[in-house]
Amino acid sequence: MFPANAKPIIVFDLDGTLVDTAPDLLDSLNHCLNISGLQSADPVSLRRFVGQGGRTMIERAFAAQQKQIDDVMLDHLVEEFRDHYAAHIPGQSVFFPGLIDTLDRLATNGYELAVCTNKFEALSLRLLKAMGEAHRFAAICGADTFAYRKPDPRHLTDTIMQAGGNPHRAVMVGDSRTDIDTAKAAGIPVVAVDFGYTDLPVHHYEPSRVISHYDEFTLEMVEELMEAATDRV
Ligand SMILES: O=C(O)COP(=O)(O)O
Ligand SMILES: [Mg+2]
Repeated sequence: MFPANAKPIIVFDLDGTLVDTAPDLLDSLNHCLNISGLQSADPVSLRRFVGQGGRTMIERAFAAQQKQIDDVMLDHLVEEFRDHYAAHIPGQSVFFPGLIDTLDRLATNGYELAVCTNKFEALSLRLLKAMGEAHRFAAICGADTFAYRKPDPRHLTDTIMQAGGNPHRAVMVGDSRTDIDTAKAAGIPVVAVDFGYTDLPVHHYEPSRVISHYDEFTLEMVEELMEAATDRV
């Protein structure tokens, strides 16, 4: 079912893992809140809203102000969010420190790279293209790429398949409970970054490893995680 001779693959989450998108997410969220007559959200509360895509982010922001939102209004605000976000790409977004060197190191050593994000696919592609790095990834799969999204493990396993990889030779990298739950449900080791967007510190969700900088994402660590996973199969 999976290519036996596939390259090992590292699958990255996007918001809060590859790219520090928080200021731009907050701007677009606040655009939606302000046109709805609500107060702006702040950077701290944003961390609790992000992780399950734009739609959930808007719902959570409304709930935080004890405001109801019906499906028609929500559909409309999701469109507003997408348009506003797309129009400002790449905004203030930057890659996290050390990431590009790490991606270079992984690619040079024969690893395939992919993105599995709950951001909309078109926005993810557009952002990574605007930042000049989309070509590095064999697959970029968003919240609307398949009929399911993280924490459904099929979002991750289908991303790996689309990239020509094998879930038995894969590691996930993420910043939130959603990523950790997804990888665990798929039986794939998960490295959590502690500089992303999460309600509780990531160690709370028991990832395989926690790193605080991409310099800690060593080939030795990846090989160890893959070997431990293979032993379990
Ligand atoms: O935009 C979100 O809510 C989450 O996006 P992520 O899956 O890339 O972290
Ligand atoms: Mg994230």
